[in-house]
Amino acid sequence: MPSTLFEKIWQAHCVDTMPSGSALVAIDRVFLHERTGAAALKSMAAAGRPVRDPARVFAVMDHIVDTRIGRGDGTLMEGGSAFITETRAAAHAAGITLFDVNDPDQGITHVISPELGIVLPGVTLVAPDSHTCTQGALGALAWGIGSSEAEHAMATGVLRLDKPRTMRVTFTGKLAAGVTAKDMALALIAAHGAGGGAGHAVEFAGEAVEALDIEARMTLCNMATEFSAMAGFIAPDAKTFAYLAGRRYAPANFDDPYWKTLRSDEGATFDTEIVIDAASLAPMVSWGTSPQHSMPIDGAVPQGPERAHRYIDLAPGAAMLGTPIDVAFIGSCTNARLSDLRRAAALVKGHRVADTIRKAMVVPGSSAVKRAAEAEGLDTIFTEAGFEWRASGCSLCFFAGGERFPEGSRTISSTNRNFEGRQGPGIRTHIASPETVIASAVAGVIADPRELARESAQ
Ligand SMILES: CC(C)[C@H](C(=O)O)[C@@H](O)C(=O)O
Ligand code: SF4
Repeated sequence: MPSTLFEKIWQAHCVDTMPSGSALVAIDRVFLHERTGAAALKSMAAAGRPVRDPARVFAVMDHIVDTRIGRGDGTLMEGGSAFITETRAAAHAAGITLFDVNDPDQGITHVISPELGIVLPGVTLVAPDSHTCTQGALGALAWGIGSSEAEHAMATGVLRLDKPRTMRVTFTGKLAAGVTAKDMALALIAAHGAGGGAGHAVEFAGEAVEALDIEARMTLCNMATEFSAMAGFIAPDAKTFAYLAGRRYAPANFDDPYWKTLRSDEGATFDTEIVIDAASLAPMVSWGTSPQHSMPIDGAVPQGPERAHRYIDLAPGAAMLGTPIDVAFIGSCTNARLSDLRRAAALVKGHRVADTIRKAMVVPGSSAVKRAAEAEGLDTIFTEAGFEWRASGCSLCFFAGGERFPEGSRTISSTNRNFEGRQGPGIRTHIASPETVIASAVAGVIADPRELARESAQ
């Protein structure tokens, strides 16, 4: 019987099925970060439970680290240093691999795991972090868990899990110029709701998905959790194998026929199917306080919940274009990889951030991305345009990064969440692609990246 990619990975990892229907699933890799990792490691140590196989467990400092260049263990967030020092001590005691604050391999969990070849096609990988689904872009089953589940996985090598339903989201056709993987994700969530993927393992497929490079596939899978999916993933193909070749933890070659079996068979059926015409998509921007409050950038704000309109201070029917912004941020596990920075730099070259912008910053997704960007001179392009160039970390993606702006400030942000207070008390967040962040930073108001690209081309 034809089976889906999900079913193949599940079957290969299912150790036992319990009478309740729950399964015990073998876990190949666990990734921790300082915000939630220390708690799991400390609790295991207190209970006298060792990490079963330390070679499969990795930790990194990303959430709270200071992203100003020349950092140490100090943090912009008050009291943040303890997360760093405790994670360090616990990681050393447990014998796991730690990428510390100033390690050359440091970076945001979901950026460095693919970069180092830790996540691989067909593996199961968990982390106490909801955006672990990003890593499904390599053809893995990767999902976010709670801290106590992380302890369970580290102590036993398995997790108990209810089998999710399967969904395929097919993007047909080709994206128009200026429309990106971020826009695909926001369009899906706007159309089907922030709860649309609940209870499902979601495979992204179709011509427009196959056309994405691996980093853009990560952007799409990153947002699966904003769709409430357990996981999002894409069948590995020649691009995936080429991306992973030569990475430190990856196997020497992907010629083994096994790798080629990691795709949904012709005729495999899914519990739910969604089809979206990629060619019809425009650059998207969020107008409200949930990723489902997203709209084509050149449209009018739709009618939504009263509270969202009040928080964001935009009335139904208002034009999104031209809305003044205070802060522009390019960063996060969604959109701060080298390809994101290259596209952003190409667009900003020869322009300057508007005088009315209080702060504009670019925070590379990893220290390796930072070095590679600097080798190409992207940092100079950004700083000449008026952006601050930072060290890697989560930074302004969420408030614990410690950046502070006055209440009511409006940000245009290449991140994935626009909840009330996500970037600080009273901050109004608009999520969009890096291209849209650049166009808006240059204009000082929310602006269409296609216009800036046209102007630059003239
Ligand atoms: C702090 C962490 C647990 C959290 C998550 O789970 O995703 C953070 O990364 C986020 O993006 O909100
Ligand atoms: S960059 Fe943002 S979304 Fe990603 S792990 Fe860090 S806080 Fe979470």
